[in-house]
Amino acid sequence: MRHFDLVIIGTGSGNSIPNDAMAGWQIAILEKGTFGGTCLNVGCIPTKMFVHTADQAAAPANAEKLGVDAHLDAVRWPEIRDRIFGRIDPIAEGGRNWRANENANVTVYEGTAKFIDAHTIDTGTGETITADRIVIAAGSRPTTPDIADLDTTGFHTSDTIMRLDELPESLIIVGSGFIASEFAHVFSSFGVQVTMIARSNLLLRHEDLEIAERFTEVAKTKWDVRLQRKTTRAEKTATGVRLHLEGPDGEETVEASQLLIAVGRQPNSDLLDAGKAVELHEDGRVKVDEFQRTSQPHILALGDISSDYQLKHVANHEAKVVQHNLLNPDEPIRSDHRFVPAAVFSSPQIASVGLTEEQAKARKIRYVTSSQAYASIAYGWAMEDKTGFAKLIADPATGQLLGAHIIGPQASTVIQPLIQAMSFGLDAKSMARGQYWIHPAMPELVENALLNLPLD
Ligand SMILES: Cc1cc2nc3c(=O)[nH]c(=O)nc-3n(C[C@H](O)[C@H](O)[C@H](O)COP(=O)(O)OP(=O)(O)OC[C@H]3O[C@@H](n4cnc5c(N)ncnc54)[C@H](O)[C@@H]3O)c2cc1C
Ligand SMILES: NC(=O)c1ccc[n+]([C@@H]2O[C@H](COP(=O)([O-])OP(=O)(O)OC[C@H]3O[C@@H](n4cnc5c(N)ncnc54)[C@H](O)[C@@H]3O)[C@@H](O)[C@H]2O)c1
Repeated sequence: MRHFDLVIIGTGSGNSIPNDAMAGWQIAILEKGTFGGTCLNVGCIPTKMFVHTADQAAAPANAEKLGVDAHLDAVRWPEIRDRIFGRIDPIAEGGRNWRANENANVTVYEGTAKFIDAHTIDTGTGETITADRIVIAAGSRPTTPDIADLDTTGFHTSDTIMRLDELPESLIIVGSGFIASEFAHVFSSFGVQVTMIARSNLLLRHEDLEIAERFTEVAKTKWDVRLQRKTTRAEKTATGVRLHLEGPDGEETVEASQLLIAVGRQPNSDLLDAGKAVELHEDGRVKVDEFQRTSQPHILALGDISSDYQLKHVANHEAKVVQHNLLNPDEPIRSDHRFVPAAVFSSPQIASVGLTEEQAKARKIRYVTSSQAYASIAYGWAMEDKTGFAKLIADPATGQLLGAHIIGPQASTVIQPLIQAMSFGLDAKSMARGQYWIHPAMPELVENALLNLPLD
């Protein structure tokens, strides 16, 4: 049985761990799917390439209010799809070949790995290996909801919807979170009739309430949004799929050519029999401490399989911590999860960091808030934006920001100085007054929101 100094399970953020300082280690990398993991192949990168394309396709419709009559002539789906994957697929293949053929100290096993015990792993390739140290970086996968006959419909998840042969006429999306909101924007901008099915009375209900309410309001003007619906049954039809729903007005059905299920992602710990080696949370995530150590000191974990956050920048941060702690076991560093930002690349965009107002209330924290509409800053006038705003939450005693939430154009970029201020402890007043703000640029939204905070 071959023995390794280090085994890494999963080639998403886990693949960034081996570096020159580990050149003397024998390392095994285990991957059951495509090299590069979720973000590269079926996550952040292709979705944002689709979102950018969708933003272009949606531009003519938004130009009318500016006095520009433009028209979207056509969307060449196969070309859009093939541009995106024509770029991504070779990167995945190149990454695989580099590790498999050009890293002298790395052995790649392509199979579904399973723990036999805390030091022994069945690689799923017919070979069982042992290791001194192990990194679990096996990610998560789409959850399938309990809907009768769903499996007869040929439904899609985010893993498959981006590679459709042709653009559907209509699409039902079950779910109301990140993935549902981003794909609703993508497909509706390409001319597809989108129906969104949500269980609760709001889309993106984990956002600050005012942000989720505004997003839901705008979404209803673009998509057929069905709130407070339970999907009881699914069936395949001659032209696509039909869902049976129960809602506030009783039973109803919806039909479309394609169905996308986007109701969350579950950790891959079950595929790995991770419970045979380490302790798990009830939801299946691997338990880790602030040093990314599992219940077994020689096993570390990172990313979606163990994190409170299913975000690539978090998985990457945790991978850096794991890399350091493998190389410096006597001087380990902690992961920093104080101010984890996130953005929803829909239309409008949303970005957030820190506490929502509801969380501040629930924690009985003293806070003040301010709000600033894009419509009241010069660049907002230029864009004729009527729905976007920034909301800040701050500690009235210290002026430190507790949370920042933006809905509107370029929210994911506009929020960055607020993330920086929170991370480095810059108070709101100093931030607003201690620097120039380029006029008349979009960050004036942030400047004015800061100045609006009722602080002494
Ligand atoms: C549609 C979509 C869009 C997203 N957009 C964003 C975004 O814009 N920004 C953002 O921050 N995050 C985004 N995310 C989330 C982000 O992709 C994940 O948080 C991140 O990729 C997690 O990285 P990871 O390394 O933990 O896992 P992964 O990248 O999933 O890597 C895990 C790897 O382990 C492999 N594996 C699993 N089990 C086994 C096994 N038993 N044996 C061997 N190999 C195994 C898998 O095949 C996979 O390749 C998005 C996710 C999705 C689905
Ligand atoms: N831009 C980004 O950073 C980005 C983009 C996509 C995905 N992601 C990550 O991937 C994760 C998974 O995305 P997601 O959209 O699948 O999950 P999500 O957690 O964002 O949203 C899932 C939604 O589905 C709802 N839901 C659950 N069961 C349901 C059911 N049976 N019927 C109807 N609705 C149901 C939930 O209430 C929730 O609102 C996200 O949490 C996020 O961390 C990030």
